[in-house]
Amino acid sequence: MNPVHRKTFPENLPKNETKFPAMDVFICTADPDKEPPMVAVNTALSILAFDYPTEKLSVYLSDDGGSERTLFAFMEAAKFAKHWIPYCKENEIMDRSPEAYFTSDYTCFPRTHEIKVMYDTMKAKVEKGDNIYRPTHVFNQWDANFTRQQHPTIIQVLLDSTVEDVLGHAMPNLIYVSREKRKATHHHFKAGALNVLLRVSETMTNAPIILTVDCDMYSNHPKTPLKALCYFLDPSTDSDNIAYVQFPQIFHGINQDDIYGAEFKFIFQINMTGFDGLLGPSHVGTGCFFRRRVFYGDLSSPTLEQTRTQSIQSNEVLARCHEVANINFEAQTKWGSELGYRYGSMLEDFNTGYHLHCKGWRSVFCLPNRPAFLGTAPMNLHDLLNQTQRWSIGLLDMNFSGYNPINHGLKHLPLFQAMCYIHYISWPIWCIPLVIYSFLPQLALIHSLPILPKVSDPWFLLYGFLFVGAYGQDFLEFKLGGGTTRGWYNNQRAWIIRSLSSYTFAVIEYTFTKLFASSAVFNVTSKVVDEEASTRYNHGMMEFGVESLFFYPISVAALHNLIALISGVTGVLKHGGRQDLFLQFLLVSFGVVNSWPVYQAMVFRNDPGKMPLKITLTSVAISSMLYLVPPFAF
Ligand SMILES: O=c1ccn([C@@H]2O[C@H](COP(=O)(O)OP(=O)(O)O[C@H]3O[C@H](CO)[C@@H](O)[C@H](O)[C@H]3O)[C@@H](O)[C@H]2O)c(=O)[nH]1
Ligand SMILES: [Mn+2]
Repeated sequence: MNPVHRKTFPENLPKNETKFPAMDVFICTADPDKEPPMVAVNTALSILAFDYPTEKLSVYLSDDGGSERTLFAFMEAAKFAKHWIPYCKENEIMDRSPEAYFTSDYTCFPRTHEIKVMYDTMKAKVEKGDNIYRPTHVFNQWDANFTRQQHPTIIQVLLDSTVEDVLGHAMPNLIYVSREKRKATHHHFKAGALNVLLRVSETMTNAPIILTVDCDMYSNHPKTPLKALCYFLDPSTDSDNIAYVQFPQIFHGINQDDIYGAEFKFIFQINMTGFDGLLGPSHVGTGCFFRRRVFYGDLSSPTLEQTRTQSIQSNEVLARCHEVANINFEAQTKWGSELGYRYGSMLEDFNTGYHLHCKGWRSVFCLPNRPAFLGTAPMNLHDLLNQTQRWSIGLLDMNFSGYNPINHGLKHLPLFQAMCYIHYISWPIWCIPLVIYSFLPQLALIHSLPILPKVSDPWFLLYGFLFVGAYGQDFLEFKLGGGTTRGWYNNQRAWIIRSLSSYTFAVIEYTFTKLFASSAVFNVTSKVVDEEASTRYNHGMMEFGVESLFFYPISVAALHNLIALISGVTGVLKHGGRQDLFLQFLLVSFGVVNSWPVYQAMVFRNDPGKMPLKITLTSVAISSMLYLVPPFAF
């Protein structure tokens, strides 16, 4: 009801840059295969080259993959940064991720060619991942007992203020951290990684402002930190209780009209402006500037001053860092419950933002015209469904926690803000009505049984109003948010697809994990681009290809709707039109139109992305069985 659109004026910030607060940046990576080290390197470089006083900037990389390839890549990146940072600043480059820059229409400056050769050489060296380049004194930490799930802490300072770039300016800090892992101890996924970084950075640089980004979310605008400062330093508003400034997740490489609705325009952009008229936007994990002190207790906790007397390379500092990155450090502490990122939900970002709002903090949404950060979205259907299944499990975790937005939220939040959170945690539960609407009216139509009101019935008006109202509002908001009509159509279809598959499986998996006390896994989304699949994606084709469990309910529902439509039409031809079946016809036709890419993938396609034969045959069998369900089963 009160969407807020903000604008910043960084030119009004104090001219004296030495007055700016220090900034610690946290980059998370977790798997060198799904998140190629060069992706993280580009993100780090784009951030190291921020238009921000370098002596105040520190970049921490958390490597949950515990990968020597990633460390090696970052050692190379540290060397390249000495050329890249001054090059960007001197020439006022906007794309400070070298990969993004060199694949764009870049202008040539005196050193451009030289820098490009340097970048390409580094990239080739990193991607080759050859052992010969590795200095043994660092890499002997990867001994025979080292595995991703079980290894000691590794902390490596790759750049500090004693290092100079090629023009003689001080470099920002760059620190590699791979926290200790033990198989028997829960490491709390990304939340655990961020909490380790909070403590390591507190020991080393203790900057009052923290930026968190995922490894694929590179900076697309060098002045973004200044925009965030506009809110934190604004003397004209009550800026002291701003916990975080959230920038939207925006993606590069999404195909025309976004066939999977992977942009999540409502979550990341449209709804955020609505949230901003209340207490502020939810937290979406990346592209977010925090005040450090929000992680250390309540609103009244004192501002942590940055005290940096010792070199971050000193033995004392490093020893303390190892101590706080130790797996047992958090035992019997409030980390994860009252301190740092909150544990207990796979959706640590949303959950943590929610807790901060409940504590009385506010947040701000910043949507500049040129996206501040750009990342990768899942580019095939299986990955997308996997991702949204994980999110849904995270929401269910919140639903069934003692901090549920209904009982806890309504007490601690303004009514509308609580309602927004309730709206989100209900996401996975949408699978129940959606499954019913995809199967039941169809089943009834097969037997010419009316179960929805007929056109002359006053209830018909209610159904019509709800359908047109909900879809109409959705459409209007999507268009006003800058979306296309096709994009909106794909978005609503993606919602149905998710409801039938990832939400449904999330509810099932969540129930199982609770019944059998097992724990869910965090399936990291792949950031690798498969050339062939990406050509199909760019042509707007839906990618099936793999025998994913997710595809069964989708293809069964598609066939079931088609069979219902055909048998309904046959019935009309035989016995004449029936007014009381009109709504069912409408619904089923809508289902069939939405299922078009599924039929295509089953019948008309012959590329590797087509529906696997096993799934097609099984779905034909299941939908034929549904067709044969006798009417008295109702
Ligand atoms: O044990 C883990 C698992 C993941 N990650 C990192 O978490 C980030 C997000 O993982 P990704 O696979 O990209 O998940 P997405 O679903 O794309 O991410 C969204 O959803 C996540 C919550 O599920 C949030 O953490 C993210 O910020 C948000 O972008 C990545 O940088 C990973 O490296 C870790 O550091 N440790
Ligand atoms: Mn991601």
